[in-house]
Amino acid sequence: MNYLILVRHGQSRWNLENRFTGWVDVPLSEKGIREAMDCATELENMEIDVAFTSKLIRAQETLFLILAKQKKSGVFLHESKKRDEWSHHPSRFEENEIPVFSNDALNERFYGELQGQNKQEARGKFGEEQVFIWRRSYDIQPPGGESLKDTYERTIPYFKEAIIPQLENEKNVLVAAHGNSLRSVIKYIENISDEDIPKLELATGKPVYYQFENGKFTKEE
Ligand SMILES: O=C(O)[C@@H](CO)OP(=O)(O)O
Repeated sequence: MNYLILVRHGQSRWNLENRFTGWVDVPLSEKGIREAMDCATELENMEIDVAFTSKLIRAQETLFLILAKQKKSGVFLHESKKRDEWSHHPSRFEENEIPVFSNDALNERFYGELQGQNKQEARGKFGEEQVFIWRRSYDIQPPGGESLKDTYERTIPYFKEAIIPQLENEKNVLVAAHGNSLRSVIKYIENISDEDIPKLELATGKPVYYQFENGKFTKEE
């Protein structure tokens, strides 16, 4: 039996400022660094074999803080053959190294015109209900951005193609990503309905664990 661990990045500077972030590449805040380090302490004794992350620095910083606590280095394996040839020979891993795959399929949802706007100011401008619909409905897109369904439709094919095979190979897998890409993954794993998904919130830097056995996920509290 092996594990899938999902971690939303620690608080980012724009989480702190309560701004819609989406694909804007802001780093962790000081509190976010602490949250990632606390998460690293919680995961210290977990044997992680392979990690996945997005193309955004807040998720990558969180991942590398977790690995650092285990005295491990993550080695990026690049999807493009050319870059892979130039950057690394995957057959040569040292004992303290694990492979890391970074893919924009795991990025935060694209928040379109809302990116950079303060969430409270947006509520004042567009109304509480409209902002909630943009943030948490399943299939309604914010202006110029992705709905959760759009995010799901790019995240889940990657989850099935790249992450599940690692689990089937009995690897312990860590995914350090974002609120909405991980809500998509949890919706898929737990078969959460479109009606119930608005209620699912993920805290920053708090791991969610699943056991994986015979193709089935069991959540560990
Ligand atoms: O701003 C964002 O990119 C996300 C996550 O921080 O916000 P929300 O939780 O409102 O979807």
